[in-house]
Amino acid sequence: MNDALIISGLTKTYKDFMLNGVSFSVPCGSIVGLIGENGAGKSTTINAVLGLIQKEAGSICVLGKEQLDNEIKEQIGVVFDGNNYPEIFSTRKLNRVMKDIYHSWEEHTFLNLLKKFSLPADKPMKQFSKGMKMKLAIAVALSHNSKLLILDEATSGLDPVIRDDILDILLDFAQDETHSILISSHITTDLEKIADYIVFIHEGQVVFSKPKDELIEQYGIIKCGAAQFEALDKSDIIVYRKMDYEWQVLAADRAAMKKKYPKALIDSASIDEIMLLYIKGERGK
Ligand SMILES: Nc1ncnc2c1ncn2[C@@H]1O[C@H](COP(=O)(O)OP(=O)(O)OP(=O)(O)O)[C@@H](O)[C@H]1O
Repeated sequence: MNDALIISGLTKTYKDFMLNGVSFSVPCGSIVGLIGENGAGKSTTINAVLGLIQKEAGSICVLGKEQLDNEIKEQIGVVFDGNNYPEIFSTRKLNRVMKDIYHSWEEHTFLNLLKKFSLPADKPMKQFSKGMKMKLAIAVALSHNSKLLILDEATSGLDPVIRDDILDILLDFAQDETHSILISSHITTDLEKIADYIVFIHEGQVVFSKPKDELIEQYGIIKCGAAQFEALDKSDIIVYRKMDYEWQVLAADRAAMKKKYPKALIDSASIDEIMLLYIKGERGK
């Protein structure tokens, strides 16, 4: 199996929104970051993968199977923004409950993770901070023989220190070639740190699905005035945006652009900048 998740032509229609033929995959051993503005369709995609909503068309193959049977479900670790375990439960009680829910529950792993994350055994969860709750949800997701972790906006609202701890945990998990992660996030700097691939969804469609290194190391933004913009070979432009006195132009090959336009100011592009240019800019020829 080369891919932990293959989504092909996924389509779902709501009254005011259509997820339109979404296709991308999560290669085994990789971390794929799903980005896009609010309402782009990230959660709808994830919910379809998890079988929480009915798709209208397309196929979803999770860990080699199109049918989400119990064996496959056990191998998916899910972390949402607000994972809701009963607030009166302690982690000790949660451990007992999870033992009944998951055949593959690994008590030893869970207890070790609680220790690693400094989570108390006896406190009710209502006394946990948001960061503690998130770490607990990740501990649960990592304690039932998960092969694919799916995180939907799981790190939003967490401070940089806890987020960094969580990114380390995710990187550690993905070291194993049989483990893979799909993570949606608005914190693109986190994805710049850990993702191998970036999938960008805009208005229900995949704009691109690319290796992160290609975006960060090869893409470039040319910042120029009107005359310089006019002189650019339009086939070099992916998207461009006219600001007050400046044109911002996204190009796929920064090094080639530097050779072709030696006088131009060409910077590397962050994922945020690339996303903004695609959303607010106009397409090149
Ligand atoms: N059950 C539903 N009924 C009707 N419309 C829905 C439903 N669920 C989602 N939508 C709509 O589908 C669109 C995509 O929502 P979705 O939650 O997938 O976006 P998202 O990319 O995850 O956004 P965010 O970053 O804000 O979480 C939105 O316009 C939303 O209002």
